[in-house]
Amino acid sequence: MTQEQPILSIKGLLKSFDGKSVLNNLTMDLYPGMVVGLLGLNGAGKTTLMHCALGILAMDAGEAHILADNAANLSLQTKAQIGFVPQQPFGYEGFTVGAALALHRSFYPSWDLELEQDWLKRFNLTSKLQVQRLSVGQRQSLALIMAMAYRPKLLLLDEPVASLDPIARRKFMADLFDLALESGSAVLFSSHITSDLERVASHLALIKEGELLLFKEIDSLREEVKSLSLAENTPLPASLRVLQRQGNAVLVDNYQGQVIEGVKAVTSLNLEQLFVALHS
Ligand SMILES: Nc1ncnc2c1ncn2[C@@H]1O[C@H](COP(=O)(O)OP(=O)(O)OP(=O)(O)O)[C@@H](O)[C@H]1O
Repeated sequence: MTQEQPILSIKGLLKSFDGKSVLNNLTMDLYPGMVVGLLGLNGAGKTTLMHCALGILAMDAGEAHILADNAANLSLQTKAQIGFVPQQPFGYEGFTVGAALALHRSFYPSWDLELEQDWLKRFNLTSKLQVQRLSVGQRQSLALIMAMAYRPKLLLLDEPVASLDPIARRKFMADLFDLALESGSAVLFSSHITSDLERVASHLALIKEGELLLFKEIDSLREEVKSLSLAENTPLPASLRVLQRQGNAVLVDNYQGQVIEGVKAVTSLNLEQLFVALHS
């Protein structure tokens, strides 16, 4: 999957607000076909990360590149390759859905009309609906169509499905993955719905206390991140990375199935359990 040129490359990102560090030396590369689920507590810095990556927010240190451009100075050409759905989609009051899409479409030569129509049907949206009368979930659906129908190379979605009903959410998440693979795009989406993330993401990025604690393929995560129950004073092999320790319960990464003396139990965790364990 990995090709030589990342679509999004973030290096050493530092960002503070009012002297309080939010992101601390964060480095991450997204390659074509990667669908990265971004997880973190409320206020962990997920939105901040996306805004810095897009050049909407200035970084205190570090840099981000999208395709060949520095995020601080994106060319129009590169901007046309980016889709972004913010947490609170906005705009197009006074328009019908059809008119809003027509205007939006006019900016993007690569707009895929068939994809647009297909997604309108999937989300039960019709052209004649007034944008200001749409429900929150319907607005979110419209914002997603607007961000995706031109098949951008980089798609950043800040809690894109929080207001969608479970049926729309499932359809959207499944399509998101297919679209990324088909179009060779990279996707970074934040969500608190760990089951969605587990189902469709190729990678997990987990931010804790300003650091990218985990950035890992979902399949490797299932195999290599385990909770170990230890006997007193059990030393762990140096190859294991300790993520969290609570008495004799240790959460580790890089577990390779080895038998370790003094380890009484090895437990697998789903993503929600892992998230809770990491923050307890
Ligand atoms: N413009 C700003 N000025 C001051 N503080 C800010 C600003 N933007 C964000 N913050 C702070 O930075 C921290 C990270 O916020 P951010 O919105 O990135 O978190 P998040 O992970 O997206 O949270 P959530 O899951 O609740 O959406 C929070 O403590 C927030 O209060």
